[in-house]
Amino acid sequence: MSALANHAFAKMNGIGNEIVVVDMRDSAGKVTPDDARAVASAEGGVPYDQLMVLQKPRLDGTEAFISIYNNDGSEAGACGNGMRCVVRQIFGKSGQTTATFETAAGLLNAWQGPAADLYTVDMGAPKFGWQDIPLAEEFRDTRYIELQIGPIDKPILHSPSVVSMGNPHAIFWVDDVNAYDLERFGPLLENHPIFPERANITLAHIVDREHITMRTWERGAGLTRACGSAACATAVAAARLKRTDRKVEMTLPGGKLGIEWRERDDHVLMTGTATFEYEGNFDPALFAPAG
Ligand SMILES: N[C@@H](CCC[C@H](N)C(=O)O)C(=O)O
Repeated sequence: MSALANHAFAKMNGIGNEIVVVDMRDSAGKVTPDDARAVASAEGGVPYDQLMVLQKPRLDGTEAFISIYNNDGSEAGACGNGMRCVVRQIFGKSGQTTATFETAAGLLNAWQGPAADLYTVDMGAPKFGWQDIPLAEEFRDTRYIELQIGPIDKPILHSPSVVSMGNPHAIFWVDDVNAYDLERFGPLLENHPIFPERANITLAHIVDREHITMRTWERGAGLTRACGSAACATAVAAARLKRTDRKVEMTLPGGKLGIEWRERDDHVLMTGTATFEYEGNFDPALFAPAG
C-alpha cells in the first residue's frame, strides 16, 4: 500500500502553479514515482504540476528534506512556487517567519516577505557551465546556444540562453510570448538531445530594464500558469545579457513575481504569494494496482 494512502494533503497554488503539499515528517514511508503519478492522474486524484513531500530533516537547523515530484513522476531539484506554498503552510502552523529547508539541490532559506501575504525564497546561485545545466556537448558561452526549431533558414525559435537554478532551463527571447504554440514546441524542446536531463522551456519578452513577461513549458509537467525557478532563470539570463537590471518584476500567466539577483553573494531571491485552496486525505483507491 502506498505511503500516501489516507495521508493528509493541502492543495495550494503559487500564482497558478498547481501544487500539492504533503507533510510526511512523522512517517517512515517513501513516495514512489508511481504514487506521484497516481495522485496527479488517477480518477478522483488531485491534479497538480508539482507534489512537494516534506520528509524528516536530515540536517540540524533545517525544517525538512523536501522531495519534489513533477506530475509525470520524475523528481526535480527545485520548485520556487512549491517552496512558497510549503513556507506558507509551515509559517501558518508554527508562527515562525524564517526557515531553512533541504532539497536535492541543497539548502534553501525562506522568510516572510515585505507584506503579510508575501514569501521570499532564496533560490541559491545560478550555474552557467554547460556541464552544470547539463548540456550534451560543450558550449563555452551559455548566454546564447546554438539550438533552433523550424526551417533551417527561417527558424521559429532559436538561440536560447541556458541556466541551471538547481534544475535545467532554456529561455527563448521573443517579442510576444503568446504568439507561439508552446504546447506543440514545448515537448520537442524539453526532450531535445542537447538536454540529457530534459529542460524547462520558457518564452520571454523583455519589456524594459525592470519588467519581463514569460510563459513556461515545464519539464515533467507541461504547460503551466507559473514556474518560479524559470522566472529566476529568466531574470538572471536577461541581466547576464545586460538587457535588464538585477531586480525585476516578472509577469507570468498566473501573476507576478519579484526577482532579485543579489550582487553580494550571487543568490537569486524570489518573492510572491502562495494560495491555500483546500485540504483532504488521499483515497487509498487511488493507489490500487490496475486490473
Ligand atoms: N514549478 C516549479 C519548477 C518545477 C520543476 C520543474 N518542472 C523541473 O522538472 O525542473 C517552480 O516553480 O520552480
